[in-house]
Amino acid sequence: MFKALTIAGSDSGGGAGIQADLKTFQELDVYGMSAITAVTAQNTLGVQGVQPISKEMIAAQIDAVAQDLGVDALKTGMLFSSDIIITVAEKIRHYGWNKVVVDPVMIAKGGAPLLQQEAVTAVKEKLLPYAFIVTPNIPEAEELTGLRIQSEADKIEAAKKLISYGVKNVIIKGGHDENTNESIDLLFDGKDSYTFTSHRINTKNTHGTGCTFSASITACLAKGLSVYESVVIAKRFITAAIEADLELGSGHGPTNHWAYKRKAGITV
Ligand SMILES: Nc1ncnc2c1ncn2[C@@H]1O[C@H](COP(=O)(O)OP(=O)(O)O)[C@@H](O)[C@H]1O
Ligand SMILES: Cc1ncc(COP(=O)(O)O)c(N)n1
Repeated sequence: MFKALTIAGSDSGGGAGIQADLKTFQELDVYGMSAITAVTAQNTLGVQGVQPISKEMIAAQIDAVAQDLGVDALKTGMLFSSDIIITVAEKIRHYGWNKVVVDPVMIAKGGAPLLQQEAVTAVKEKLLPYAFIVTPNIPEAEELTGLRIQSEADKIEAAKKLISYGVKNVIIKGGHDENTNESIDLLFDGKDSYTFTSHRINTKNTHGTGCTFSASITACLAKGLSVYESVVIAKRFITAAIEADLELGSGHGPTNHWAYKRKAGITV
């Protein structure tokens, strides 16, 4: 039995955040647990409200899981404020967890801020030193490094800068690069870089792609796969989920978390 923890925000619409993470863990046969950092009132049209959870309650959720159930790997998603980031980083240090996936969630697809601007420094200085892998999209990588990313060489430069903050591995996701008909994710392990390419799927239903991708990596790390192997599976998982996207709601719909398993011919 492999166990994964997500420390992230709740998306009432079920496509992103904690809900996407738990669905993904389940589909990859990993037992999922959660520590909720903020509750959002959210649907495919946007974010209608955000209520952060107190840092004491976040710490209590993490302790509850750590002291009884155990954690093989964890991911962080929406962390909202510097206070929450510092609380989570302190717990990661305290429990000595090292399979830590940091998805530096900043802005929802509809444009709503999920991280306060003044908290970007805390991500860099307090959280990234504990990250085994960080999974920014292009705008997040630009914000964290101050670099412009327009080419593969730029992605490598940005990844090197992120490594200098103490991260072990970086994957810069290509979902936002709409100048190509491919979606290219670049993994850098501090020495070598690898690209993972899929055709660009023409859909507006990409709500929660980043959460789902980083949750897949977390589930695979929990099972003992290498970072490279984990990204291979995560890319297959997210591509299948976007290809079989769900026409739900009238805005940016969710991806299909059961598509990967169905594609593999596994039906219940
Ligand atoms: N239209 C698309 N077609 C194929 N893959 C996509 C598409 N949009 C995003 N992806 C993939 O989904 C994952 C998440 O990427 P991205 O959308 O950049 O992250 P985020 O949700 O954090 O903005 C990456 O593996 C990326 O390549
Ligand atoms: C609670 C929560 N967490 C994260 C996201 C980002 O979603 P995406 O994966 O599409 O960037 C979101 N919209 N809501």
